[in-house]
Amino acid sequence: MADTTTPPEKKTVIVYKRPLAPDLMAQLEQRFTVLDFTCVTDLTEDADFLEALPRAHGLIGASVKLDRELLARAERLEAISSISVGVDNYDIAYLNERDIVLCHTPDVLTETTADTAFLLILSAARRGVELANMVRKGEWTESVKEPQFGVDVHHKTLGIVGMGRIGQAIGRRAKFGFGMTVNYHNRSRHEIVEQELDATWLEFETLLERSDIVCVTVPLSDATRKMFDQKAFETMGAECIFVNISRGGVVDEPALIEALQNGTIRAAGLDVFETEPLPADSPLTRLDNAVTLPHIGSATHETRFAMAELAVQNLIQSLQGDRPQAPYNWDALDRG
Ligand SMILES: NC(=O)c1ccc[n+]([C@@H]2O[C@H](COP(=O)([O-])OP(=O)(O)OC[C@H]3O[C@@H](n4cnc5c(N)ncnc54)[C@H](O)[C@@H]3O)[C@@H](O)[C@H]2O)c1
Ligand SMILES: O=C(O)[C@H](O)CO
Repeated sequence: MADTTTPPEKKTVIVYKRPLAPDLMAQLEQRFTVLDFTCVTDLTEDADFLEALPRAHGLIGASVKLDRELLARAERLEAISSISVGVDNYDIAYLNERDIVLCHTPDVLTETTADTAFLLILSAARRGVELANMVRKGEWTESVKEPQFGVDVHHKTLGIVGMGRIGQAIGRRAKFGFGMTVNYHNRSRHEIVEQELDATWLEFETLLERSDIVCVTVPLSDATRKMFDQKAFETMGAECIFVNISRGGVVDEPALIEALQNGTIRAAGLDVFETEPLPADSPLTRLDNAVTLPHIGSATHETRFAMAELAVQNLIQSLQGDRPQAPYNWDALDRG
């Protein structure tokens, strides 16, 4: 007898902002109806995206603030798969209320992001960008003299704020690659890390006082928002280099600009900003002692592919009703 049962309707997935490699896209298309919004710049204002949201069971992408108001339109939403480890773009309390699983991409980007931290540390300390620009502009007319010298990184004291996955990877580079002394501030102490890196946990202010270089790797949250303010920069002092690989929101940006302009701190290496892309008229784009990167912490071919691959797996598993490989809020959900 012919099978007259209708096959179950395919779930709908929206891919936004981050284009996926063809084989990853194919994995989604085999299972779901896929709506591709990766070419839309201003997603939250896009009429087609807003119209598609109520049909979506899953969202996969990054770099867009998905707030409560926007998500309320997505009545059928079961899972969000963020192609990032940071989850500050999502209203997690609201996702928990609605039993929507949020997945992210920890671990696969840790080493690359730690490399980027060292790119910033070295560039800021050795004035790499400023002096390279001098060469490019044809201004290298005599040998570099003392006013243009940088400062050493090796054997200095590094203060890591947020000794998580990335903080630890930065600490290993510092300790074993550069012979640095590593101190850290974190919500909780990590005794194994303390042994491995011979690192000391310090109160936030003490850490700032004792550091030649401060590197921030905390997530953005209510507790960390603007934790680097005028007082923090004053505590770091005139020789200190400040490196931010976390989120722009952890810094009071006008206070940082003032600290760089006044010599309250020596220099900054920044991958992240309060507003991204960094507005062209920001003083940070013009200060010689600010090295500014366009949020490329994880932006290598290998790592961005690994992140996308994990995010696709996370989404497939979530929409199949399985526990995904890297859920962020699993314990807060009914199925957790
Ligand atoms: N620039 C980039 O491209 C890039 C790339 C990856 C990650 N990041 C950022 O780095 C963050 C960290 O990533 P991770 O994988 O290391 O996360 P993680 O969770 O492993 O580490 C974060 C650490 O910060 C600590 N912490 C949290 N709140 C704190 C507070 N108020 N005071 C002190 N310590 C606190 C946590 O205890 C944890 O040890 C991400 O959330 C993201 O925002 C940026
Ligand atoms: O949180 C993250 O993963 C980065 O900021 C984006 O790669």
